[in-house]
Amino acid sequence: MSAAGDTSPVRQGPVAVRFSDVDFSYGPVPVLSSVSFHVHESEFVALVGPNGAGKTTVLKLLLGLERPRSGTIELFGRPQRAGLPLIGYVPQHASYDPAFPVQVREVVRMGRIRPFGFRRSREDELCVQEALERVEIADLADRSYSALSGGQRRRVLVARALASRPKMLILDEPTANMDSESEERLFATLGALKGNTTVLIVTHDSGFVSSLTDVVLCVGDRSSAEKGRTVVRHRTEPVAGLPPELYGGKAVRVRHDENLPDSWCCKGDHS
Ligand SMILES: Nc1ncnc2c1ncn2[C@@H]1O[C@H](COP(=O)(O)OP(=O)(O)OP(=O)(O)O)[C@@H](O)[C@H]1O
Repeated sequence: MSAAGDTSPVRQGPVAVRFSDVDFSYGPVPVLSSVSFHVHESEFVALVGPNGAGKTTVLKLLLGLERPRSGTIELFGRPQRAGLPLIGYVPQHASYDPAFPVQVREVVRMGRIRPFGFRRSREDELCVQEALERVEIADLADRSYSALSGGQRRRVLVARALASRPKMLILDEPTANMDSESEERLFATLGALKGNTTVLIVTHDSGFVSSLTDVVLCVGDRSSAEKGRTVVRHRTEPVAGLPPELYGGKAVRVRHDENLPDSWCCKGDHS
């Protein structure tokens, strides 16, 4: 991933996501202005920034849930809509009706549903089983989804996203409210995808950012001078003032000369 004009030597594969000069506002409230970045196929990218900076908004735009006021978004070299079937999405929250009994396997099967003429095939069942095993929840397959803990449900949603065998997995704060053991298991699952599947993850977890990511994309604090612009960093050069825990002590490069505040990627700062 890099911003337009970036000179970083970090380069891999074709481009999976390209934002070009994207502006977005909710009504009169501007959230993103002139956001340009791209993510290469197979990269593992963390999207960080303070609360309210616009991280979830970037994901909503990417998933076509919101439309940019101006600018363009491409997925895998195609217009956004055409690229959407290649993406698996793990939302921050998933609403469900506890009165409606649905088994874990059924939830994961939803990842195989296609817009028109869905008929369950043998391949669908193989993909569902593969996803359950990948996330290590095969033993929960026949349990009621509503009877699971929050951390277990989050893992089911990861399996649902993987069931479509996506080229790209997008996760919005997947470890929020997880205990450390569930967190570690999820990290192991995501680590196993690294290099094969493009991953874009919104996270406030600095340990996660430093352990797995190739690239960090920072969305600026709207109250700061950066105001909604992205700052793209690659692990190529040291930057004075950047907290080492943010990038695992490895060198990074910041495009716009900002020193990022420590709070941008701290686990405890997400209220
Ligand atoms: N549906 C909406 N209508 C109006 N304003 C919204 C809406 N959704 C988000 N916002 C505002 O847009 C800004 C960006 O929100 P967004 O959820 O993208 O931030 P975020 O970086 O994901 O925050 P967090 O880390 O708290 O999840 C915030 O100021 C938020 O209040």
